[in-house]
Amino acid sequence: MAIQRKKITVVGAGFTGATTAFLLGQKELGDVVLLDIPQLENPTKGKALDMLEASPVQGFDSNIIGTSNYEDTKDSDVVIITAGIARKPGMSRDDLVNTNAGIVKSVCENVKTYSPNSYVIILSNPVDAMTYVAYQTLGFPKNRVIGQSGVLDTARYNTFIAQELNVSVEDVRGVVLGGHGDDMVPLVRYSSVGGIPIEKLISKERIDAIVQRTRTGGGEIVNLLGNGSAYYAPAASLVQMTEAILKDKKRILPTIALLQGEYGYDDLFMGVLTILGGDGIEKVIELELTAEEKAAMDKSAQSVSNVIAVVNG
Ligand SMILES: NC(=O)C1=CN([C@@H]2O[C@H](COP(=O)(O)OP(=O)(O)OC[C@H]3O[C@@H](n4cnc5c(N)ncnc54)[C@H](O)[C@@H]3O)[C@@H](O)[C@H]2O)C=CC1
Ligand SMILES: O=C([O-])CC(=O)C(=O)O
Repeated sequence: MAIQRKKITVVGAGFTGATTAFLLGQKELGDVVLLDIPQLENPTKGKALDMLEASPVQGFDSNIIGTSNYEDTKDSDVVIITAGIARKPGMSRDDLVNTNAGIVKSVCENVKTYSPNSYVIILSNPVDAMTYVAYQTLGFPKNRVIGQSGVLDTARYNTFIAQELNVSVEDVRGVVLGGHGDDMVPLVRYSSVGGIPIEKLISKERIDAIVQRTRTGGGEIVNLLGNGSAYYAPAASLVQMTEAILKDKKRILPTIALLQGEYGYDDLFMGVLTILGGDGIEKVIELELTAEEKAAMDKSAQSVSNVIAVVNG
């Protein structure tokens, strides 16, 4: 039988979804189906066609189509969910919970019907709780329901560390765990540059400032944009996760995973280090934490639980 290209569906053709679709195409990770609501079918088709018409110039052979019909997404290998509303200045991610829970639920009902064997990556905010909603609705095993927060939060942290030291971002290895909110947990003790712990290179005062800027990194962009939230770095993060799965890379990446006893949490979705490969979340890596680090994780876990409680109404 001929080898077939992989199929990737991106639900939500707004800022993050469209940017993700274009990056996926450029990387030739598979053929891309970009889906939005029926009222936006023509603009969605237009965006996809515009991307496809860049392919001869950029030299990629992925097909990219736009649609509002889930038939076109049938048997996707990976489904990325970016559908939902984004926050504006003055709002927290948690303010989106009621609207986006309904949207993510309806999207997942379709994903379950049309791509029952897919690996599903959720971006919609508040993303820890939306990953829980997706898991409940899909009924898929936990390794196939994956939330995106940590790759982005770590990318921000690594950017600020590289800027501070004036070194290549490629040599920075930060670790950020916890929920995707302002009490996320950058783990300074596990963060290094070229193998050197950052605590040996940067003063405590400057590290504290970098940690704080990382925690509010999403809000910094929201305030600058004025009418929406970040999309280039979030899209790049989704693409890295998709690549880890489709190429079975077994990357060690922070993802939102279902915790069942790890770090002492039961049935909670939150950001932790995982091995991401051909079978989705293949393993949750449990780091040894100091009492102070664990207290920070507990605080973040409590915030996530509070939002999940709203979903459970
Ligand atoms: N987890 C993370 O790290 C990040 C999460 N986000 C979140 O991702 C979501 C999307 O952000 P943007 O793309 O900037 O927003 P956007 O407003 O540009 O795009 C969202 C799209 O979803 C579509 N949509 C709404 N309901 C739908 C449905 N039932 N089926 C299909 N499509 C539907 C809308 O029509 C719109 O085109 C937001 O909730 C945002 O907060 C954004 C960046 C990072
Ligand atoms: O800040 C937001 O609302 C979008 C997001 O999650 C991020 O950029 O980290």
